[in-house]
Amino acid sequence: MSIESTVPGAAAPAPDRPRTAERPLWQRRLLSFGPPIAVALILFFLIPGVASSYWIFLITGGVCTIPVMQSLGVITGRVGVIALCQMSFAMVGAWTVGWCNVHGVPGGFLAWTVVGGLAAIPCGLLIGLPALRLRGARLAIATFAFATGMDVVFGNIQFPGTDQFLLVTRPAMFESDGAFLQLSVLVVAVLFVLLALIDRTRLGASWLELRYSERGAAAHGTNVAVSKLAAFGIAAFFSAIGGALMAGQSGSLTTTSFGSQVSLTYFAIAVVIGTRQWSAALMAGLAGPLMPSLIDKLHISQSYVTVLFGFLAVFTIAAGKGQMGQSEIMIARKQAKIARLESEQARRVAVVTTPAGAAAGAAATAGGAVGGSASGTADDDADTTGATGVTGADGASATGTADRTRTAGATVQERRPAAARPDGTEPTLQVRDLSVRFGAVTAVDSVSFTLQPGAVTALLGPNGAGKSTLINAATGFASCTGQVLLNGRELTGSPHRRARAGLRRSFQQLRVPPTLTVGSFLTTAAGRKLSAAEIDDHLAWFGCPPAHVPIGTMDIASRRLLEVAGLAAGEPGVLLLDEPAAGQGARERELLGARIAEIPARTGSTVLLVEHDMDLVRAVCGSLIVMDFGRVIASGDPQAVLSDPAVVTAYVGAEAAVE
Ligand SMILES: Nc1ncnc2c1ncn2[C@@H]1O[C@H](COP(=O)(O)OP(=O)(O)OP(=O)(O)O)[C@@H](O)[C@H]1O
Repeated sequence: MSIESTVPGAAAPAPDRPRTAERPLWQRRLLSFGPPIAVALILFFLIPGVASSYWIFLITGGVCTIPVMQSLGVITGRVGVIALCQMSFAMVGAWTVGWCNVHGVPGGFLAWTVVGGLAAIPCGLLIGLPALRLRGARLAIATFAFATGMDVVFGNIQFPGTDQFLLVTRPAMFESDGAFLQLSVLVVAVLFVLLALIDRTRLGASWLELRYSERGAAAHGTNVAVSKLAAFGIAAFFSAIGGALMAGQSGSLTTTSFGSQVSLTYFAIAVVIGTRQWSAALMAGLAGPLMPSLIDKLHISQSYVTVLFGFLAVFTIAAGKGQMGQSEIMIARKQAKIARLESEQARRVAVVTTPAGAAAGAAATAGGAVGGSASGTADDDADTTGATGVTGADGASATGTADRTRTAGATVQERRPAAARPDGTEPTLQVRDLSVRFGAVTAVDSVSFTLQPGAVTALLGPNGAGKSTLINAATGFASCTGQVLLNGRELTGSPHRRARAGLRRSFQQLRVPPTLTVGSFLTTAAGRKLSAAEIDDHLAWFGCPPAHVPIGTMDIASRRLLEVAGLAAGEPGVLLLDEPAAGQGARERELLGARIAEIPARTGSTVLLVEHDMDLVRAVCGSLIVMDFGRVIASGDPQAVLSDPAVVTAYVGAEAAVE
């Protein structure tokens, strides 16, 4: 008896990938650079020439606030972290400029502004440290506590020069209010360019990935701690530049302009208007000082602005829109929903015909009941840190029957034709005596195997067999005992280190941030510099849309392809793919299977594929490893393994357990 599946349309032609209408490059450039340049020109030439001194003063205040909004655009808009202390950094910048002014530090106002920005970076890193451990409301409280602490500290330090009635000296060419507005516009324009350049780097892309999935980013080799700290440092720099400009505008300041309540109001404005896009940062910046003045003109108390934006921010967050629309909680909810839909669809796809095959299908369905979760409780967002201390609700089912036949130390023999890597080596992964425990549950029980170098091997097993947990443990996402060796060298430490060493993985749940473009995701996931030609080549190979297309416009099936394309583009030594075709239709599965089969030959990577679809497995994999109840029960040639009584029993047993 062997396990067979009847996925319809296996021989159907590959589907056409959806592509968005393409504009010529010059049109795209004009559309993205034209409007900000036009606004900058209006602010630079028109306003100083035609506006009254009152309006020039108000608009300059708005322009000086833009860097604070850009700072929120970095920390909240990009990384997705709530930060309620951005005006404290602005205060550091303003006070530094005041101090430099009083002490006659050489270089003048612009040099002092840069010094102010740099001085705020350590403060940003300081508040960033707790952010590595805290999330959501706790982090918000920590940042607000920092802001109120800074209120107290700076409340006791008068603005430098106040005693001597010494105002901050503006540069000679920009002494008048109109000219200072022009200087502020220039500085802010430079900051916009700087931010656009950062956005194009791996760091910028990693921020968007962090916001969507920290685990996904780590699996691509991003050092989550460094990336987050960099965001806090750079955000503090931007805010402080804003504060420095405010010092130049007013000449002398008080702490009330930078208090924690102002931080709170600006955060609310940022949530409502947004700050990640240049236009939103501009509008939010101008709204900060302009709205209170306009409301004042209507003889309404200015404090109502805070109340108004506070209410709007709450509604915006509740509606899942605006700056926090993709906050951690929202994303977690969306991911859970996608996972549910995908696992339901996967079960529908895994229809089987033969008695044993039917058992396999039933087992796949039953896994949810037996294992407690259809898509695996060791799922990607489950907190697997300190995994050994966690007790699964379903522990009894896993441990009670874990005495099945065990094939430890199995070495998969079958080879598929594959290309050697450029250096002539064929990378391999050795797992030795690996165990993972969740309290009383032994999810992975002394598993040992060696992957066939330069080939695609399937990792099979009913739901709850321990496949995802094994991958989590090997890639550093779950605590384990035993050894994992890549090319003979033991891998230890955090996920990003293992990823950089050449062990890459995908997750059952899709981890492709919709806010990135196709090209920036490919580069981020690859974890190495790719030339434009390489990017195009990889995208064409997987039938993905062109590099400039935003991922948010693509369907889920295309995103799945892109995810694997990105990992393959990294040419890792070993690639672990955890159900990459989950939730896809037959034609998409066939296309993905064909591409996965080509990976070893094109990139020299060794691939381990977790998959329930037997047609896909047969088409793609030269050898199999089958797990059940945390143990390897069979491995080797597909035909022999699928006919193995232990394998058949594993699936039939699962069916019996359901009945
Ligand atoms: N964080 C956790 N806490 C407690 N038990 C867990 C945890 N993660 C996984 N388990 C348990 O470990 C066992 C193995 O789960 P795992 O998700 O690795 O199986 P799987 O073979 O990947 O299943 P699927 O095919 O559904 O993805 C199951 O019994 C599961 O309930």
